[in-house]
Amino acid sequence: MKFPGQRKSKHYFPVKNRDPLLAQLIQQPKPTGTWICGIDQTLVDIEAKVDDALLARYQLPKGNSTLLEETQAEALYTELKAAGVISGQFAGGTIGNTVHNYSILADDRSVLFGVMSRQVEVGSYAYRYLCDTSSKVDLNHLQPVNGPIGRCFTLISENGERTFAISKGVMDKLSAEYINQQLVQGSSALVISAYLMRAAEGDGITQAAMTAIQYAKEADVPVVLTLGTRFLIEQDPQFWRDFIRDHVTVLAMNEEEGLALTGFDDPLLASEATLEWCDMVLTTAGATGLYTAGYAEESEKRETAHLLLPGVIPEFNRYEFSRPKRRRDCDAPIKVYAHISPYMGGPEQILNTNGAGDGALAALLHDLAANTFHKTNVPGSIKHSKGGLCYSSFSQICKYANRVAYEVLAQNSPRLSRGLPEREDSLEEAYWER
Ligand SMILES: Nc1ncnc2c1ncn2[C@@H]1O[C@H](COP(=O)(O)OP(=O)(O)OP(=O)(O)O)[C@@H](O)[C@H]1O
Ligand SMILES: Nc1nc2c(ncn2[C@@H]2O[C@H](CO)[C@@H](O)[C@H]2O)c(=O)[nH]1
Repeated sequence: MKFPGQRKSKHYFPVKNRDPLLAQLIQQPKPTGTWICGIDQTLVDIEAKVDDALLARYQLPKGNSTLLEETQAEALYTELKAAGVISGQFAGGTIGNTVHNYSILADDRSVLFGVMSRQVEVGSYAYRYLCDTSSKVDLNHLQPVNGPIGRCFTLISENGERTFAISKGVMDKLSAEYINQQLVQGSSALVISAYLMRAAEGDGITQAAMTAIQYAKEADVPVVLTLGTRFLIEQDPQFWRDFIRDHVTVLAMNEEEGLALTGFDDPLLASEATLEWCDMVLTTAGATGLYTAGYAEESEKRETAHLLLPGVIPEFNRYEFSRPKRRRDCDAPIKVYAHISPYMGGPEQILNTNGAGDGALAALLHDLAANTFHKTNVPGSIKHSKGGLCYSSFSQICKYANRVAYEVLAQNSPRLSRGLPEREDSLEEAYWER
């Protein structure tokens, strides 16, 4: 504990720094702000340990995210409450988690579009949501609605696998007028999830997402899509392939979603297949770690200093030190892949993996935004003379995403409560010194 009186007097008088009079002589350019935008269904996660019999009774396929009727949702809540198995209630939603984690990592602004109950009572789910969201997430553009936000029963099985059951409340009532065109068009990325496309007839969130995508495309802002759950993709893989080809710059998925989308269960082959439709992909593969894949310019490719890895594409990581670029910006595009095994082998104990993928995506978004920040503030840098989607190489993005996923797993909640340490012995010093 530090006491105010114990500070040395010199701490109160560093008045020569940024002297208001001297500042007029030395005009420093003010760094321009950077932000990302996300759209989500406003949801609170209600986490509970359950057995398979409960999942069967409520007809909840393991691993899926199923929409519940209101009566079923109430029955489930009452049952979980009576059994005393609710272990926590946190703000959730796959994009809500991602933009929150981005803001924590970047210590910078993100903008969330979604709905919020017009009247928020202390202790309500809406209140919980607002309390658990980083103050760097700009919530000023949420649409006020009459009714409760959504609840996401996050049911954890014995083996740690999570199954979601959604009581949607008014979470899908977002209307397109609440998407701020200027904010989307000035952002470093627009991040959306596949869940936004499954709203019922008459609910506006799908149209709101399509409007935001349109704004982003007009301004050449990268559109980042995360697939959510394999069940959604399995229903109509061709719809999703077309959707990605028409709208998406960067795709995030896990290996099961990759299989549903491409037909390949090998994450490397699934990643390669998606590059026919988008510019970059982040494929997480649970205990096997994660992959990044995308394009680089043939003449700018950089060979790895790491061991060349075996796989269905032999020595696939050869050029992982290259920086990702959009395919259309390459004269001679080559496909580049990188992989990393779980940071430190993963935490000693994983209670559940909820949100690890969202964490990894937040790290990738941070790198995307760092690129726009650097390009805007240091336009003369040779880094930007030939364009580029991200600030770092495929390999560095893998490391960063992996480290963030570890942090989410270690703290047992989908939202980071603090940023990463500035330095850590287990990472190369060079990375932090750059
Ligand atoms: N069992 C594990 N051991 C070690 N690391 C793991 C384990 N499970 C996940 N991870 C780490 O977390 C990352 C993301 O995990 P996973 O592939 O399960 O994401 P996901 O299915 O998209 O998760 P979610 O949808 O809940 O956000 C992995 O790439 C890996 O780095
Ligand atoms: N937006 C949205 N998020 C979901 C849905 N189902 C599960 N999730 C979220 O997915 C997160 C983990 O990736 C959890 O925190 C859940 O809140 C859904 O239907 N829509």
